[in-house]
Amino acid sequence: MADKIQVAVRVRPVLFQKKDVEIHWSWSEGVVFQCEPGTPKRIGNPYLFDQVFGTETQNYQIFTKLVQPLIDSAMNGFNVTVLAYGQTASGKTYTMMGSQKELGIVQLAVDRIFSLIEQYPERAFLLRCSYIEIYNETISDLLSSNPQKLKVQELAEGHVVVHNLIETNVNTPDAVLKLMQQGNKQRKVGGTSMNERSSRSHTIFRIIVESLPRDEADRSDAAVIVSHINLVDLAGSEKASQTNATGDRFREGCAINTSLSALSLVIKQLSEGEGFVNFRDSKLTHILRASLGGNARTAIICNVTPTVLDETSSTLKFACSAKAVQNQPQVNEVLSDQVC
Ligand SMILES: Nc1ncnc2c1ncn2[C@@H]1O[C@H](COP(=O)(O)OP(=O)(O)OP(=O)(O)O)[C@@H](O)[C@H]1O
Repeated sequence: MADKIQVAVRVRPVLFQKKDVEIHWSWSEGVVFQCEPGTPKRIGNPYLFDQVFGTETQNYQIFTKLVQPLIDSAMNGFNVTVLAYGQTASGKTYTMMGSQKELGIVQLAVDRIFSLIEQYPERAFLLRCSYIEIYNETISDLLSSNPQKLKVQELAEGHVVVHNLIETNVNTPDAVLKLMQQGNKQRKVGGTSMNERSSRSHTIFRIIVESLPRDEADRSDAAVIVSHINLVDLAGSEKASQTNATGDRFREGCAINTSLSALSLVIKQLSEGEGFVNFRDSKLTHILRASLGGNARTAIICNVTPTVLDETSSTLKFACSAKAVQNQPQVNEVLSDQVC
């Protein structure tokens, strides 16, 4: 089954209204366009998307419209990936992790998974979580108390594993959220002049859902459906001239920009139907290989800041390429004695 990557744009509110702040972008349903600063006059061609979420939008609205249908399909055996993309301080972590005021996509997804489990009493479920961090092109385990450098390997075309990653069984929403919070404490975060809590790494919070009919639970040949839900909070692209980064912050910024360029290249190659795709150019694209043009249903939330011209323009161009990428999701079913 071919399934296009779903792409949504989320426009972050202007946080501190300064007199000299210029708004460069305007938006309405499904459309974003550049405008003459301070006026509604359009410049250039509009960018069209599946969904455009304006500055008033709350996380639960994005969840309901874009993410919930994917989570529902994960319960039927489809792999799902939700990715937050955008320049530094555009609102990716706010979208995925939420704030004190509102829940983020991760928690909303977890709540939905557990409410769906209650709706299928005839099936037995097993849930496991892992939490991957990619920092300066090194993969580590945010659930480990002694994180080591982990290796990624492609076992078969498109089937990529991270070796020695901890997968923790969970059976309540609270248990999942505690794990996530435990991992978040270890995540590399640092202050820049664009964002006082800037994520310096990419993270993939993964929930693996396995289920089988309860009355077949003891059989070795029972059909088990298995799906991977990847909730990805990327680090944001940044210009050293804007973040004033030096030393470690500067080096992190370079690694972030390099891996995001690799992601853009992969998206471009997939959208143009190129035969060879450079998945192995970065750990991020290697790990996410199945989510990009492969066996997964994928949504990308492209976060933008309306007061920024160049980076918003490049995020929108990335988003346009991503819209053209076709995935090939399929139900993942294995026999119970083959579950690993
Ligand atoms: N929709 C929103 N409503 C209110 N505040 C927001 C919203 N989106 C982002 N913010 C605020 O903007 C600031 C930057 O957001 P956030 O840290 O999520 O950006 P980011 O894209 O994850 O940045 P980085 O790539 O540097 O980690 C934070 O103070 C956050 O609370």
